[in-house]
Amino acid sequence: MQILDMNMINFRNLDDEHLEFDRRFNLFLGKNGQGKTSILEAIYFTVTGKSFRTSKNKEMIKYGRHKMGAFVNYEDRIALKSISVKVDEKKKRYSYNRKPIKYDEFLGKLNIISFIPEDIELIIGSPSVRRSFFDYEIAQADPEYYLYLKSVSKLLKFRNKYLKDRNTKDPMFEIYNLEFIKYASLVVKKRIDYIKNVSRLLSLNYRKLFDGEKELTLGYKSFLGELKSPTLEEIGGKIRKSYEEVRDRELRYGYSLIGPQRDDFIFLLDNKEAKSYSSQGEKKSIVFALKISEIDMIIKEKKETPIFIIDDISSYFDSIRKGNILKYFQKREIQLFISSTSDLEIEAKRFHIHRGGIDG
Ligand SMILES: Nc1ncnc2c1ncn2[C@@H]1O[C@H](COP(=O)(O)OP(=O)(O)OP(=O)(O)O)[C@@H](O)[C@H]1O
Repeated sequence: MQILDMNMINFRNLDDEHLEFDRRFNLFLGKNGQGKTSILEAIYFTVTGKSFRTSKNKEMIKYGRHKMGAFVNYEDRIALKSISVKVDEKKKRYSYNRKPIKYDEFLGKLNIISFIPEDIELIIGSPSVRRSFFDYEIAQADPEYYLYLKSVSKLLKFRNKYLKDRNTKDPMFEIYNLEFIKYASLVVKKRIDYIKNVSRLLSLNYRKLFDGEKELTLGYKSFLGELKSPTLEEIGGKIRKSYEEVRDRELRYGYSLIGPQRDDFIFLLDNKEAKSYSSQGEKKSIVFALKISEIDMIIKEKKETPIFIIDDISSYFDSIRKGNILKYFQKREIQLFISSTSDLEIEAKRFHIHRGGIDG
């Protein structure tokens, strides 16, 4: 997949622009605070409907304005297509080939992977950071997963309401419970399969790009404990059993104590938890290797090459790691959007950013 051009209006500090991109490398150059991250964010936002640095839409709207929007033309294996996202203070609107669509349909139309300095949170942050990341990544390759997640979160709310009201004798509670177990099992199964596949790639990519000596693995810390390769039925059985075990405690506390909303994921470098034992440089490299592995996961599932974004490569990686990363992309047919405070030794379309103005 390749983004051919983009129009944006009222996006952060950026001037309203029409930008035409290179099918391979696009480099955004500028001093700090000029708008490099904002342009990458605008691209990411148009493709995903989300920002990679805020969950508040309002923050992306230019100061003093009430609406913003961006539109891209892109090409996949099949045809030339377009998508857009518009935001006002209340609502987000999505379109595909100029027709309005819902988020469920918009998700995964175009695939993108971003790497930004804040991604280190995937290692050092709370489980919810990792859950959101993997949930999004699984869903962009497999939209069914997003529907399962939506059902789990809706049923969890119902379940919690009954527990809070101490109303678990109501027959509806059992009905919600059974539905919850069904969708929770589907989510757990998809997570197991996804993590198994991505872990294999992660280990290979880490060795290839950063350190041939060390073994990197990714594990899934399910709320159900150790899981090898269970069937859907076995997962359902385990969840039912776990609920029986916590039934009295759940009633006492008044909310759900177990479920996929409690899952976590763990990175191990040479069998030691990266969060506690790895160096800063290793943590950054682990995250980067993970993002690279996402590329192959998307190619496998969607038969399309995703777009890749790297923010602030110069201040984040030393020259050896930076060189390895650029070499990696030179060898692959991937459209790359990259920002840097200093020029890089790559053949690319260069955009110079100064106070929100883009010259390219
Ligand atoms: N909603 C907004 N409206 C207008 N300007 C904004 C908005 N949000 C942020 N800004 C400003 O946009 C400017 C550009 O920020 P951005 O993070 O894109 O810079 P950058 O070039 O990536 O800098 P750095 O290299 O320091 O990360 C900042 O000065 C910021 O204060």
